Amino acid sequence: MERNRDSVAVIGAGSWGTALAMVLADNEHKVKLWGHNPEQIKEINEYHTNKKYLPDIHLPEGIIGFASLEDALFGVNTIILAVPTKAIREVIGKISTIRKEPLTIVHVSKGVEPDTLLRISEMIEEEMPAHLLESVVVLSGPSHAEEVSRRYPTTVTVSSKNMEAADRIQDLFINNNFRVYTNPDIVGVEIGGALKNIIALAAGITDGLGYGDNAKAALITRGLAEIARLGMKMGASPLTFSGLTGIGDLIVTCTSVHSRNWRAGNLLGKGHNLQEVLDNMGMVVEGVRTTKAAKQLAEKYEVNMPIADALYDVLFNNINTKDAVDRLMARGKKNEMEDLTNVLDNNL
Ligand SMILES: NC(=O)C1=CN([C@@H]2O[C@H](COP(=O)(O)OP(=O)(O)OC[C@H]3O[C@@H](n4cnc5c(N)ncnc54)[C@H](O)[C@@H]3O)[C@@H](O)[C@H]2O)C=CC1
Ligand SMILES: O=C(CO)COP(=O)(O)O
Repeated sequence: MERNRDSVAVIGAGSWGTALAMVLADNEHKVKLWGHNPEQIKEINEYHTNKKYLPDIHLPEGIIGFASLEDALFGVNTIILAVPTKAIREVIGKISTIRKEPLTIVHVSKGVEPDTLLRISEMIEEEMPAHLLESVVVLSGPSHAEEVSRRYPTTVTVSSKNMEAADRIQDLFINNNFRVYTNPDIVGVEIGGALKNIIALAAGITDGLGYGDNAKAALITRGLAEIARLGMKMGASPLTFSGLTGIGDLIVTCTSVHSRNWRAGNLLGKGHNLQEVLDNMGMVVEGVRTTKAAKQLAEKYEVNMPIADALYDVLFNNINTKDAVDRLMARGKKNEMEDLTNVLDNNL
């Protein structure tokens, strides 16, 4: 494919930022990878590795590490923001003080902010002065960094309020290992990506309890039903939940040992406590924070979200994991589609 060679800064040198920097370098873009740990940046530049986050992976030499945010931002018009959701306001705040020209920000984080209940693109719009923000694009979908960095076939979706910007980001990333679709439904794309982490925590728990595949299939499908109910009330298209950022990401996160959310849930199901689990993970487990937001969203939009509710009690009210599953199974009788069709009918 003929393509322009762009200069792009990836902000955040954890697993996902590094894997995406590799895709961009494979596409022959000039890639600046910024991280806040100078030792790690030295490792990237001297040895072309990032062993803590992607062991056994050799990074393309076209990726240049930067410990200075100012230097990383110099001469680029597009950044890929790949930090945990809890760091987004701080990092955007720093970028705003450095930057003088407008930027396109592609965010790849999966979460909803507790209390404000903002999606990530909304947080960026709130935090970044409007004259410095050209467009915000989200890139999401079933994509573990461990597999992308091995160049295994992967599909993702990009979305934006400005679909011309999304088209440009599709061109920036797409290659024969990394296939990029577009979808104009930014609410659905962001909500699907954020809330699948909760269901992955729950799937890890049932696996940790030794409950088998029936329970996991139940969580994936009933989890999707509750995500879709909420998403539609927030303005998303129901179709998005049948796509890569809906069922696609649910499948990959609930069934893969690469998922940090699944792994954290698995340890909880085996009887470890939350703090112990998070201390041992060494990487971000977004679903914990998003569970708080989901509980608040369910109340705000008056949506029934029993799985998110049970998970909230496990994480924050010390309810035993087995009791939480028993509670879900003992709920009153229902028509499988009733809540979903009620939301659909009310949205028409
Ligand atoms: N790892 C994956 O396969 C995927 C991750 N994501 C999303 O990408 C986002 C980032 O996740 P990962 O890269 O996997 O996390 P990670 O835990 O592997 O790396 C996070 C990086 O952010 C840095 N960081 C933390 N706080 C910071 C701060 N205040 N300022 C600057 N840097 C800071 C850490 O030092 C680390 O380098 C998350 O929202 C996650 O849901 C999305 C798709 C795939
Ligand atoms: O979002 C992901 C895959 O699409 C990564 O999931 P985890 O954050 O659970 O590892």
